[in-house]
Amino acid sequence: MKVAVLGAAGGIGQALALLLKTQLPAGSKLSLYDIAPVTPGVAVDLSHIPTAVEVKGFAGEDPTPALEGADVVLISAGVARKPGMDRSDLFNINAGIVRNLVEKCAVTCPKALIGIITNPVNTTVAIAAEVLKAAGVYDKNRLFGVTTLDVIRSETFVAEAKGLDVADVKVNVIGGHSGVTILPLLSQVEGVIFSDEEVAALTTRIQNAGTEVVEAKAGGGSATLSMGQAACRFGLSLVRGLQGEANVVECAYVDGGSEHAAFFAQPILLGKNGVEQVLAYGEVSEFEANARDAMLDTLKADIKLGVEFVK
Ligand SMILES: NC(=O)c1ccc[n+]([C@@H]2O[C@H](COP(=O)([O-])OP(=O)(O)OC[C@H]3O[C@@H](n4cnc5c(N)ncnc54)[C@H](O)[C@@H]3O)[C@@H](O)[C@H]2O)c1
Ligand SMILES: O=C(O)C[C@H](O)C(=O)O
Repeated sequence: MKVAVLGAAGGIGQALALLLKTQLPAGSKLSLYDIAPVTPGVAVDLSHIPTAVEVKGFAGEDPTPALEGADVVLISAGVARKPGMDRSDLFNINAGIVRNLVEKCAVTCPKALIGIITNPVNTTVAIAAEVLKAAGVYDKNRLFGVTTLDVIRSETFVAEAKGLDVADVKVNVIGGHSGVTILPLLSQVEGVIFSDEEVAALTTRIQNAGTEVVEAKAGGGSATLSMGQAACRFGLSLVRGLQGEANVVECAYVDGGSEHAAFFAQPILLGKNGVEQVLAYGEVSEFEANARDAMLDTLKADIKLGVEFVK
């Protein structure tokens, strides 16, 4: 199994690469690419960790050598937010970066599963889909917006609020990955009862958690370590699905035939071809149904921006 990380010298990329080096199955290959000249050095550094995962690093303008034979490509290349910015403010720079990288994936590893981390995810995934369609290699089951950070935040905050072991807390997060489009389904958390006030406060905290980190880092970037962990969890789940493991389920932002929008985050069953099945997200409370319906104009506008960028 070969996993490529594009943007591998960045805050997320280095954390993710470290976690993958230590957690990918024995015999895997880890391929690191970034425009930053330090990238081969990041790979040399990681290669001294005693695991049976081979690491190679590539820098420069062309990601092709890193993509050859890749089964999974995780893309975190691009710029991150500073205080006062919205994720959509990253569009002008990141849209072109994602387009160019996915164009290379379309040529070099058209069957790879591609996970997009680069913001604004609601839009960059739509860009990636249009690029793959234009190249004639689009398979909706192989493209994912990585929303796992919203899931791990929700699980952490719920466990903290209710004094639970976080290993026992599971939360589905639906919609997209920005502001009101992030909707944790707190009504479904087993064995927990929330007051209306708790639901409102926790939902707002989860929706603003990215901003919480951006402000705490005070101009030094956005979430990198928690995102590295989230992307590692998602990447390993993609690998487990590809290897034929049963019952691998994650929430992700996919083109899954949702009645709500062309791309929608919800639980998916992963398998040997990527998305095996898009799962129903189940019953929601009145609060959640209203929040879901209220997000749709924003989500659809984010998606339209991505489609129009490529067309
Ligand atoms: N999906 C999520 O939940 C989530 C969470 C956190 C951050 N993000 C996003 O991830 C992205 C990266 O964040 P970060 O903190 O790692 O940023 P960073 O600035 O630390 O790293 C970005 C890396 O991308 C590289 N890069 C830039 N252009 C490139 C190109 N054309 N090809 C290859 N590499 C290129 C840079 O050299 C840099 O090393 C941002 O857009 C951020 O908003 C998403
Ligand atoms: O908030 C950001 O800009 C980064 C990321 O999307 C996050 O949720 O932490």
